[in-house]
Amino acid sequence: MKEIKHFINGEFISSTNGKTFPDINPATGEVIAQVCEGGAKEVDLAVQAAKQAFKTWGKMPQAKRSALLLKLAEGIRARADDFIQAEIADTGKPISLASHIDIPRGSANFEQFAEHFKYVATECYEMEGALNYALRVPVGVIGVISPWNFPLLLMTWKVAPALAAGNCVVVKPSEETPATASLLGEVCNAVGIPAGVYNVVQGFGKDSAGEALSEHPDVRAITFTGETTTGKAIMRKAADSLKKLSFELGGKNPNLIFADADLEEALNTTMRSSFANQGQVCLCGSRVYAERSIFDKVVAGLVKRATETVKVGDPLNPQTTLGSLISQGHWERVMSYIDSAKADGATIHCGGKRPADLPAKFTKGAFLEPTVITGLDRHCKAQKEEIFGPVITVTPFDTEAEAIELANDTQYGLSATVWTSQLQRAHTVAAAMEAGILWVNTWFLRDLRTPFGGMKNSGIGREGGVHSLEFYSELKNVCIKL
Ligand SMILES: NC(=O)C1=CN([C@@H]2O[C@H](COP(=O)(O)OP(=O)(O)OC[C@H]3O[C@@H](n4cnc5c(N)ncnc54)[C@H](O)[C@@H]3O)[C@@H](O)[C@H]2O)C=CC1
Ligand SMILES: O=C(O)/C=C/C=C(\O)C(=O)O
Repeated sequence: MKEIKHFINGEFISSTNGKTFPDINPATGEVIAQVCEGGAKEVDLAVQAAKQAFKTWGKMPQAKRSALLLKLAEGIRARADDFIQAEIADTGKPISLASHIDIPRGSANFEQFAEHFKYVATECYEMEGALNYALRVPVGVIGVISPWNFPLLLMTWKVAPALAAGNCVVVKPSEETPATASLLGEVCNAVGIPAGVYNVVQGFGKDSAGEALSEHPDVRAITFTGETTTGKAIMRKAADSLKKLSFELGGKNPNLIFADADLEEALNTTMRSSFANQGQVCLCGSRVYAERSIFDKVVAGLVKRATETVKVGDPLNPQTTLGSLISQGHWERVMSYIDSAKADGATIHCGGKRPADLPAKFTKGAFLEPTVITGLDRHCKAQKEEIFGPVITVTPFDTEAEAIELANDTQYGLSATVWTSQLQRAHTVAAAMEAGILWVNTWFLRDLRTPFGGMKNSGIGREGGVHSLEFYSELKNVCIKL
């Protein structure tokens, strides 16, 4: 059986205690690899390797560092098929998504930050008798704790700017999706990234590698994407060594559809914003609000598309649009929200169950039909908590003010989508949303230079473009008396 090891100081190594855990393909239930389970010891080895590598990587001229990272982007592209297959086997996501979003974004992240950081200036102030200028320096060793929903995409979204800014990293990928972080180690070696610049420790979170990384005194910053409660746990562990923190956490994002919107366009995109990646996207618009005059049309349009156009099944079939959820355990968690909605008197218009007609190979897979729910008030569990599955609630509203009020009635503040053809309304409603990322008449349209992150319980800080540079570097002001 294949073994997935840690990648430390340019070498693939096992855990000193020999412990491993199984890597399961959630679409078939098969064990596809054994993963080395790291802890404090492996984290310390990786941090020491990163500290050593930082002495030269951190001082390398930006142009040289960027050139190496562009090679890394090319290296991902050259092995795109290996990355795609590994991501699908770990997550159960459809090949259409892995090959168009996940893996291309892995290389795009390196290209973006390698290029962008070459052109960012620092400030300079002349005063009477003195000159001030700022120098930008890397932070040091960065801990990257990443989730399972877009394993390579979200990990490289952090690793790329961290390395481009001159830091060295220790990555703790999700225990559900260890493969592509490990593959990236192979590519680093192949393209000549110096040993110790990129390190990976496999393992779990609490009482394991994730916690050890969060509290390691030589790790200067932690960047994390995942659940809000995990963010709080990391923050507590990071407090003693006063680490910089960047958190992108959960969401319960509103999707407002006004009667003046282009309904066809709104419905087609709402299918993506509801069910892309099996609804396991922190940006999914899981709370749909439709103006009352079009409410029935919106529900009928979504149900029609969910039952007639979504193809649930084999992740490797290019026609498949909905693959497996990340695990059987997560399937049960998502189902518990559907059960709670039923108990709260909801109408389940479609979905809410495992598809009946899956090929034998997938009968143990964590598949769930796209699910459309109505009839819940704002206080119900399924309307308040992040479900992170192919499940949406649809609720009517009467006025713009009510739509804004409902949209903002949440502990989260990650993203929001507004569908309207009125320019003024688009601006007014976007400005009123308590969210870090706003889309008007679109969804998940990404420009990697823009600020990305959430308000309220959806995160701390922003990454993307120059905002990533702010997090992954320190500024030193030099004042020279003339
Ligand atoms: N982008 C997002 O907003 C995401 C949100 N989620 C939410 O989180 C739920 C659970 O998914 P998980 O992957 O289990 O998320 P999680 O937040 O538990 O795990 C994310 C990462 O944090 C690590 N981790 C967990 N506990 C830790 C601790 N105490 N200290 C340090 N590291 C720790 C995990 O090993 C993993 O690498 C999902 O159902 C969803 O609601 C999950 C993935 C992404
Ligand atoms: O486009 C990105 O950078 C991120 C996309 C998705 C997430 O952040 C997420 O689902 O966590």
